[in-house]
Amino acid sequence: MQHISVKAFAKINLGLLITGKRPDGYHMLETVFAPVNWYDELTFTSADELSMTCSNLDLPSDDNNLCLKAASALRDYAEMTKGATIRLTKNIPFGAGLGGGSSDAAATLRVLNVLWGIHAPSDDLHALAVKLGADVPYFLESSGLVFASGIGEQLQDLERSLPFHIVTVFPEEHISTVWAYKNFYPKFERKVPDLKEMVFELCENKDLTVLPTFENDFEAVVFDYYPSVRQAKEKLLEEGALFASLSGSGSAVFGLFDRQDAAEKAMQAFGDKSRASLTPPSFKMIQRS
Ligand SMILES: C[C@@](CO)(OP(=O)(O)O)[C@H](O)COP(=O)(O)OP(=O)(O)OC[C@H]1O[C@@H](n2ccc(N)nc2=O)[C@H](O)[C@@H]1O
Ligand SMILES: Nc1ncnc2c1ncn2[C@@H]1O[C@H](COP(=O)(O)OP(=O)(O)O)[C@@H](O)[C@H]1O
Repeated sequence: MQHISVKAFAKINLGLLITGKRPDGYHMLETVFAPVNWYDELTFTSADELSMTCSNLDLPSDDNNLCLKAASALRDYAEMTKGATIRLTKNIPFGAGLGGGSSDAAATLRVLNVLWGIHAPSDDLHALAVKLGADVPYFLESSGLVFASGIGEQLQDLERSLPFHIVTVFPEEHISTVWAYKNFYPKFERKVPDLKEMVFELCENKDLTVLPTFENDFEAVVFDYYPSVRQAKEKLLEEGALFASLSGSGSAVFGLFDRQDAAEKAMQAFGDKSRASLTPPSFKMIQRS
């Protein structure tokens, strides 16, 4: 009985600029994905049927779970009906803007593609990933700092890594991505800064003056409706973060620190460890099946 265990890491968005809306309702955006040291754990075991368990009972363990959606999409693609038992230990908060569900879906595609002996080419897996979620291709194909455009599926590896300690905090608010895209305040006329260039200046020259460029277009509406999220960002700055921002559509916020002791002190200021994570400089998603 084959058995594969992997980690599915979370991401933050360093800058998130929404530049337009497509006829199908999806929004065009420019963003930089960065992996953080917060991960779900998944175990896949060959079986006759396809099923899963999830440690977080607030999440579905049926076809509404992105793991089973990914597994079913792969079975349909390969026109086969092999089974597997998927065990998900959920550590990444959901509705947090951390991409946890998308990361789980990507891990499922990657592992079952091997476990079931399908060996689908990467372009085909990419097409399946995009249908599962705009963020899924990032987790499937990348391990580090990536510029994303389109709806978030067009990826360019920036071949750089952040020289900062990252403190990521979940302020106990579940925010729906759909709600955020429906209610954000559009700034489509804005001159869009070159996030790739800003990342180069930040990582290569440690030019901190570029940090205000990394705006998140969801922040204004999220802070209006969820004051606790604004307060979490302010607290990170009070604790000495060089920069702090909402991640994705929220509610998680992250702060960049140049010193480990300041980052660890900031972690402690947020109390309960299970709702915060510390990522070292130059972090990459290393777990690959
Ligand atoms: C906002 C971002 C930023 O990285 O991440 P999260 O905050 O969810 O982590 C992403 O754009 C979320 O990607 P993902 O969570 O995969 O979204 P999907 O499941 O594909 O889409 C959920 C819904 O969000 C809206 N959506 C999503 C992506 C996009 N570029 N434009 C959109 O308008 C659509 O209404 C869609 O039906
Ligand atoms: N395995 C999963 N992990 C997290 N969320 C899941 C999963 N399967 C389905 N979902 C649903 O997908 C939604 C988005 O999850 P997630 O990708 O974690 O969003 P976000 O990046 O906004 O936190 C959740 O609100 C949840 O209802």
